Amino acid sequence: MNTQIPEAKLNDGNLIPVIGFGTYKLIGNEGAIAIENAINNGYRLIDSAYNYENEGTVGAAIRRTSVPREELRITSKLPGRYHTYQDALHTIQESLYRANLDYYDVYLIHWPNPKQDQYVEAWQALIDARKWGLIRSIGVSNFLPEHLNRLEEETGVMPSINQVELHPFFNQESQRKWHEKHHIITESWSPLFRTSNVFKNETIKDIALKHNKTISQIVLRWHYQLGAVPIPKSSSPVRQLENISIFDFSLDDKDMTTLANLTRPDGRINDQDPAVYEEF
Ligand SMILES: NC(=O)C1=CN([C@@H]2O[C@H](COP(=O)(O)OP(=O)(O)OC[C@H]3O[C@@H](n4cnc5c(N)ncnc54)[C@H](OP(=O)(O)O)[C@@H]3O)[C@@H](O)[C@H]2O)C=CC1
Ligand SMILES: O=C(O)C(=O)[C@@H](O)[C@H](O)C(=O)CO
Repeated sequence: MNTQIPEAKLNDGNLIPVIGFGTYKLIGNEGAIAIENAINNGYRLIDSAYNYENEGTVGAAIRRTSVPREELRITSKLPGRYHTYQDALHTIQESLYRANLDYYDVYLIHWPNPKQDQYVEAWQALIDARKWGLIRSIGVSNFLPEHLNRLEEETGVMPSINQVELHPFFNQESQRKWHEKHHIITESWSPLFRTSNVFKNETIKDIALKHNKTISQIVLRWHYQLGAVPIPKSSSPVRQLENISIFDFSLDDKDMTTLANLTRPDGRINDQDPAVYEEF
């Protein structure tokens, strides 16, 4: 099995693997074991968030593996309740203390919360934290083009990454095109649709049979060929390995179109539209 993971270059020159590991709901000792297994299975990009209450768990997993810190790309995210400049700086420091890290490779603003309207202030804090060495690359999550444009207009700095909901039932075609034009890497959250629906889909099953791959491998390869960086979560070492074993086959144009055509306007998992949804 070939699990060598290629890398993508961010607009700040830093590199990240083209597939990462999601950690939502992975907490405590069980979570640390799952994350340690993921690292030992070859994952190097690890996603977490202040709001997942698992930055400490991620830190424990890092300390348990023998993989050197500099080979890892650790991400966390700033919650909506800490968008003022001073709160954001304190939260970044708290995230570091919780994980027992000197720096995050990637730090994202978790949601724009447009009604609250403090995300530009939060962005300025991320820019300064990067200057001071607390963060290597800065980005956002769930930002729409209007929010991204405002960041650039008001600070002169465009994010390196935007992590958005992306799976075959919500393929984010226009948002991805916009990112490409502005040199932003798209990361896909809930790349496997989180629930079991994706694993029951007959169209994806047919493509999996054709390539002699699993449904999960077909969906994750689809993300890779779109140019997006998926961050699948799995508590199982077997499924973790299955999910990164996607670099020894290709989907053809027809497969890509068939998968993209599964998208529907109401395809979001929890109807979290960043234009109106606010998370604190
Ligand atoms: N920025 C944001 O707003 C958001 C970010 N995220 C991030 O994205 C990550 C991934 O999304 P998430 O919502 O966890 O959902 P995923 O789409 O990664 O799906 C995870 C589910 O799929 C199962 N699964 C994983 N691999 C396989 C497989 N090969 N075969 C069968 N089942 C499988 C897992 O079960 P099991 O564990 O038993 O294998 C789990 O139930 C999160 O963990 C988080 O880090 C998520 C939501 C929002
Ligand atoms: O998991 C995350 O990163 C979130 O932002 C949550 O909103 C998640 O999408 C969720 O559905 C919580 O119920």
